[in-house]
Parts: sequence; C-alpha cells; structure tokens
Amino acid sequence: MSEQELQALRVRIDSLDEKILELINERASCAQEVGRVKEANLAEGELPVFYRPEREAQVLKRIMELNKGPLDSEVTARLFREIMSACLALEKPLTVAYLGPEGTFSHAAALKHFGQSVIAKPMAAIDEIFREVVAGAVSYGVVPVENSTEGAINHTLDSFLEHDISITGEVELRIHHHLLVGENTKTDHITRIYSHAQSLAQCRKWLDAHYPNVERVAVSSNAEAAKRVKSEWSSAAIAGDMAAKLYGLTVLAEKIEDRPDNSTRFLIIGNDAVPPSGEDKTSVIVSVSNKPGALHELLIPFHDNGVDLTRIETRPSRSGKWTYVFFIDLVGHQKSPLVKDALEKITAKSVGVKVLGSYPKAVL
Ligand SMILES: C=C(O[C@@H]1C=C(C(=O)O)C=C[C@H]1O)C(=O)O
Repeated sequence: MSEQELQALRVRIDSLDEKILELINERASCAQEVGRVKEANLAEGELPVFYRPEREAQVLKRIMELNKGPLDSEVTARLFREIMSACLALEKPLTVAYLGPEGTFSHAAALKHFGQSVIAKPMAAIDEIFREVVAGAVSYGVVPVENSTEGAINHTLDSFLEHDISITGEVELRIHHHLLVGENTKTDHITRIYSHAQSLAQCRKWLDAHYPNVERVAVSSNAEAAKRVKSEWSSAAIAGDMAAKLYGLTVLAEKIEDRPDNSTRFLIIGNDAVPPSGEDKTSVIVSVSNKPGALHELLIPFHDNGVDLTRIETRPSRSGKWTYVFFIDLVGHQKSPLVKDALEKITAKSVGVKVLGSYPKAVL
C-alpha cells in the first residue's frame, strides 16, 4: 500500500469518527431527555427508575441482529454496552456492589454487565452485598451463583433465604485462571499457592500435576491472593487477568483451569421488578413438605404447561432438621400466562413459593 493510499484512508477514518462522535452525543442527549421524561411522569411519592434492564437487553439484541459485519456481533454488542453505560450515567450514575477486592471475577462480571461507567463498590462478603442493596446504599449487587466446574455457590443461595430482594439480571463470565508471581518471587522455590477455594478446586488437576507438594492456601478471593503474593518471595497466586494487571504480577502459567469451558454465572440483585424483555428467565424458591413424591408433584405443573426448567438446586431450608428448599430457574417471565398458571398451581400444592424475580436472559 502506498503512502498516499494510507493517507486517503486515514482522512476517511477521521471523517467517519467525526460523524460517529456526533451521533454518539446525539444519542446521549436523547438518553438525558429520557431521564427528564422519567422524572416528570412520576406518581406522588414514586422514585424514578433510570436503569431499565429489559430495554438494555432489547437494544443489545437488536444491534446483534442488525449487524452486517465485518465486526463480530458480540463485539458490536460490547461497544454498544459501553455507549449505553455512558448514556445511563448521564441520566443517573449507577452504584453497584460486588465481591471485592478490586480485580475479582465478580468485579469483571459487574463491568461486563453494566459497562465501565458504573460506580463499582467492593464488598468483603456476599452477605454484605445483599445488605447494601436491601438498605438502598447501592442500586444493584452482583453475586456469583454457580460455576460450571464446581456447581452452586451456597453462600449466595442461602442469602436469598434471608433477604427480601429481586433478581434483575444474569451475566455469564468465562473464567480463565493463571498462576501469578510477584517480581521478588523465586519461581523455583514456590512453597505456597494462594487462591479462593473455588479457584483452587477449578485448577485441582493442574495443581496435582505441576505442584503436587506445594501448600494450597484458601483466601477470601483471588484478588486477595494476588495482593498477597506481590510482597512474598516464595508464593504464587491463582487469579484472573484483571487481578494480574491490577497488582502488576507476572503470568507463570496461563489458563490453568481444568476445564477449558470453565464459566461462572452471576446474578444481579436489586429492589425493583423487571418487566418482560421478550426473552426472560424466572427464579423461584419452593419449599415442599417432606413426604414421598413431593418433588415429582412439584414438577408436574411445569411439565403440563411446557415450562422449560434450566436448573434445580437443593439447599437445607434452615427452618428444621432435614427439610429442604428447591431453587428453580425456568425459561419465561412470571407475567407470561403459562408460567403464571404453573406458579399458581405450585403455590397451591407446596408449603411456600417465593418468586425471586424475572429478568432478561443474558445477552453477552
Ligand atoms: C435511555 C433509557 O435509559 C437507560 C439507558 C438506555 C440506553 O442508553 O439505551 C436504556 C435503558 C436505560 O437503562 C431508556 O430507558 O430508554
């Protein structure tokens, strides 16, 4: 390519950038206007809800459908995710609590779901995230709920039993773990590997093969593990990209998770119900009496109404010995007639049904 050709293309790019810039700002002004309309149309005592997850999911899905390339649809959706995040921040900046410290996978999940313009607040424990949301100290919380290798995150499930809270969204994150060291670490003298217990479990086979005799120390998060090794000379940490960058660590071994598709699903928790987006999921907790066939009976209305269940998890009910509750995720919004009817029938048969929320299926 000649220098002239290159120059001509750069002039074209500059001119396109000007147009993009103008259009993005026009969009931002429109979103600001939406914010004003939302505030102007409130009933007495009603608080404005600026963030609308169902609308955001529709915007992202539409962009993916419209996209003709050469950019990949997911890439375009991520760009629009950021544009919407910045537009919403003009209406009202969102505050989101996540399991800290900075650099955890929960932090990455919060930014993936809400975009970079949120004010992300690290919390020390899952229960604290629930409490902050219930108290209204933050608008939303991000909590891990299941990992494809290790299964349920029981702390999160149990917190739903203790707090009155809505699920307003879900986000899935591919989890890549790396073995990380600080600049002072003597890599041939590693005696300890720090990480969160879940991460140690997700890399168990790799650790058995490569560091069979090294002590594995479970700490409160992988970002905490990364923080610790920074100043230690005989330790390594298992954590992700974000923590590696944030704490300036070197990657000694990359992608050491035992399963290449290792992913974690996170839930977004808030205080408002979400209207249907067109492609939704609903999460419920059902308690049944401890008698034979109880689970089978519970499942009949779902089957009869063709409601697709994506997950069932059992936890002790915490209100009696050897009694259990079921956490059920299903496809559809609680307002859709077939889901509504199934839930009514189950309510009539069971000891208790608590709908945790209906929310858009993850787009990204
Ligand atoms: C603009 C709105 O407010 C927010 C910003 C959105 C956007 O930038 O497209 C979409 C939904 C809301 O979270 C809206 O409700 O339409």
